[in-house]
Amino acid sequence: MTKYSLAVDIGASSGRLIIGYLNDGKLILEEIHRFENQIVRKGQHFCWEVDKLFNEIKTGIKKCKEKGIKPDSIGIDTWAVDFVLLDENNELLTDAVAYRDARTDGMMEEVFKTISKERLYLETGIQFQKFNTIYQLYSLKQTHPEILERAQSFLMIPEYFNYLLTGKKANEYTNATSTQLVNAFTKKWDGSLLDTLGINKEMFHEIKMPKTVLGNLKEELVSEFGFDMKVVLPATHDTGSAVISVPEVTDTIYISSGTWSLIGVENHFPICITKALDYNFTNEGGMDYRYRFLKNIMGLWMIQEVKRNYNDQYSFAEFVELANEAIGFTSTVNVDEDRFLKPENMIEELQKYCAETNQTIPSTPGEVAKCVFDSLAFSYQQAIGEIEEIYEKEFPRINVIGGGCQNEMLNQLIADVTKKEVYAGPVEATAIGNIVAQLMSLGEIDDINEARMVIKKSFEIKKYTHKKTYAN
Ligand SMILES: Nc1ncnc2c1ncn2[C@@H]1O[C@H](COP(=O)(O)OP(=O)(O)OP(=O)(O)O)[C@@H](O)[C@H]1O
Ligand SMILES: C[C@H](O)[C@H](O)[C@@H](O)C(=O)CO
Ligand SMILES: [Mg+2]
Repeated sequence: MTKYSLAVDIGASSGRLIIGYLNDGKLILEEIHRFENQIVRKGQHFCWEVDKLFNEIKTGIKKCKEKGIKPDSIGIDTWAVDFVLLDENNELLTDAVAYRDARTDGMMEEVFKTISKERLYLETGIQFQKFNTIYQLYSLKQTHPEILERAQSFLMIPEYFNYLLTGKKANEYTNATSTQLVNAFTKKWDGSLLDTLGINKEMFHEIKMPKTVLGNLKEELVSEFGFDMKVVLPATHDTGSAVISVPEVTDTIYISSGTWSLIGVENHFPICITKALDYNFTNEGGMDYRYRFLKNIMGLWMIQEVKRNYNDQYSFAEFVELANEAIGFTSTVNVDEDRFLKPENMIEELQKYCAETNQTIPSTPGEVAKCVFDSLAFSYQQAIGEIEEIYEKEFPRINVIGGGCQNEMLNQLIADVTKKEVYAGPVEATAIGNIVAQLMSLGEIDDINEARMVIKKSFEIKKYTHKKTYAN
């Protein structure tokens, strides 16, 4: 009897519900529902519209029924670090504030007054991003201690949606590690760190692993949807699910390319050495206690903002065409500067940077797009050099996964600047990783190795090799 699993994959720019099932040894996907996602201003903060997102999830589940599909399981993954707090009545204590909000400005430095950067890295192995959950909670402690005192439950975004579906509360390992509050060696919430920071450790729940069956739908939802299904924990951190979909991880550097570019290697041990700290790499948790040794690079957020600045006049595919027509334009920026995290206007910020660095200022949509793509490619090249320095070995292969792997120009740029083989695909890597975790939980797939063999057989992977030499 064929088992159907429904992946809910919500990224920072878009969400999708995709059904997956095995047929003749291949994984078949059927997209059920897709919707836009964005942060919105609510009062003083930038927030996620979690009510709207949950309604989109319910809309997608109902579309399954309309198509005659009753999934056996559902699994939810989203972006990392963000969370909600529930009170004693399981009511939201605050809005779901987004990681790009300014509330964490300066908070990292405040935390370092209590615990050194070096000790924090040694204990957690997590990269220093100003918006990590640890700094969001520390900000709350400074500005609204009463909220933290009332909080009975800490749930990250996927876990909150799981709670709305099942009434059950649990924290999931891959996403919990992104908070910088999980000990890299015990793989549990770091109680002594939480005590040191004066954060109430009672609100955190038991950390459960990917493939765990959390429970079934609440009765009122079974009535609403007309069917029940198991709610399974995939790797609920979207990049944790995406990395599962890398068909060949040996000697491969992956780039999970979407709003962010997450560039790294799969490990079975954490690397918390000084060089990894200095280069700001992270050891986020993976399925079966693997580690995702990676670095956040600003990513296609930059072209998403450029697209918005041009009032969505051009599609992403059209920006690639326009950039190809600006082939002579060579100005680049350091994409990882905080100025690009949430500028008022990305185009103007790029132009200001080029003016400040005495480079030709991009003026046409093609020049702006080429500046973004070239800058990302050079940033990837630098991160790859850092990885090879830490590993003291060369990696022959790069695998770009996620929506960004559809950017053929960027794929070729990566091959050109790194002189390595670049493989592009699968596009819906996150949803695929989510689905195979569910199918493992349902007994349809044995383990991650079998999953990767199925994925390799099921999806087109394009190859790019070095064609043109670029000087940076
Ligand atoms: N046809 C296309 N040509 C070129 N680039 C594309 C195309 N379609 C999508 N993209 C790129 O993929 C990006 C979106 O990737 P993806 O859908 O993986 O992101 P997401 O899941 O919404 O966000 P997150 O990274 O937070 O998960 C877009 O920002 C765009 O740059
Ligand atoms: C905010 C996080 O850095 C972000 O979610 C990143 O971890 C990611 O996975 C983006 O898809
Ligand atoms: Mg995504």
